[in-house]
Amino acid sequence: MLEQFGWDSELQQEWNTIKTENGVIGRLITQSRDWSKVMTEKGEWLCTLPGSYHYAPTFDYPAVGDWVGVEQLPGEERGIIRHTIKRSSVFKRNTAGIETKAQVIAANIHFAFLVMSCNEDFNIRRLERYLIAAWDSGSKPIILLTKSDLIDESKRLEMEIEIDQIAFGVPLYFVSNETGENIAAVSSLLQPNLTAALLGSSGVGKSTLVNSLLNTDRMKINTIREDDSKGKHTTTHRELILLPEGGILIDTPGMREFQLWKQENSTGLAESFTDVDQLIFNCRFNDCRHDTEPGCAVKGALSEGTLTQDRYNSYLKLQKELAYVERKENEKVMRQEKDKWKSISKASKQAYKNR
Ligand SMILES: Nc1nc2c(ncn2[C@@H]2O[C@H](COP(=O)(O)OP(=O)(O)OP(=O)(O)O)[C@@H](O)[C@H]2O)c(=O)[nH]1
Ligand SMILES: [Zn+2]
Repeated sequence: MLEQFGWDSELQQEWNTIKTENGVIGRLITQSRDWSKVMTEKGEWLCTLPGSYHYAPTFDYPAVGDWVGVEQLPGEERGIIRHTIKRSSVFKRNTAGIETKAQVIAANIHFAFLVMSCNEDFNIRRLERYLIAAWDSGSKPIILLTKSDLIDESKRLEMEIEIDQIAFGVPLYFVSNETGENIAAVSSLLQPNLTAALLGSSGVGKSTLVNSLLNTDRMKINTIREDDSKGKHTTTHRELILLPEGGILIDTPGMREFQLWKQENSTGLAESFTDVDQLIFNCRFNDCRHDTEPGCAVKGALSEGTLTQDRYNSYLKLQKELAYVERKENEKVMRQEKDKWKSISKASKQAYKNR
């Protein structure tokens, strides 16, 4: 049954190496603050993290799309999550706040559907941002421009050209839930066992698109009323949805702000800005700061107009943002190292005293 949710022999092999006697595997389909819904081989279970997790995490904090190892509570259709299986891809962002912190939006996805609406939400600079995160996630980006019924032919052409200049070779679909434009085309991308996540701002039409793809009223099928851990009734929707044709779709909550997270060995910036990257490569000096150096290809392209100042500014801004996250992460690691040594030295001093 889990094959429907994308389970395969590779995952099985991975699971075999960590599986415990009463461990059950499943895919995380809905998450709230206190619990997760996991589709296991024995059915859909409500799961929680071990109490010790919050001060001593031993595995990746599970997110929607993750494959998790669950320990069944004796005699109950509930469990404790004990493992997260290594992810094949992961789409992250930086939670906007004082502290830099990665938030996993979706795990184990093949396609990152970058959803933007054709009207007021359309913002090329934001799209650049999403593209970096998509390339870094290890999934394939696909741009969906929703509410295409709201724009005319000339506006459409204009947008197409604009996107073509920043998203080289990334497939682009104008879609409409009103006219049904390209719903079938998007649906046909979602072959059985492939997972896609809908990523974008609030209100761009993600949930309506899910309905169109399901070709039915999703709320009827997928809304589940249930008791949460405090016995209160809450209505939640499934975030990971099986489509009638066999594809798997993750609907993510609309993101108000989208700040980048820097993955290890991140190549997202270079992949999203191959134009700038190529220019930098062509500068005469390896350490060119693209300022006053002779033979600077970036400056050259800017003055010729083959690289727009907006695009270059955006590159610099995103580069700075990524560098900031990296610096904060390094500081955090250093602080943790220091704390570790502090507690070791304290413990050894104590041991010496107690001799
Ligand atoms: N004109 C037009 N309106 C649409 C289309 N698709 C969705 N809408 C409208 O856009 C609004 C937002 O749609 P939702 O599907 O709730 O948007 P969402 O992206 O899921 O929003 P969040 O749940 O906040 O992330 C609703 O009023 C929809 O009726 C479309 O193709 N054309
Ligand atoms: Zn240069």
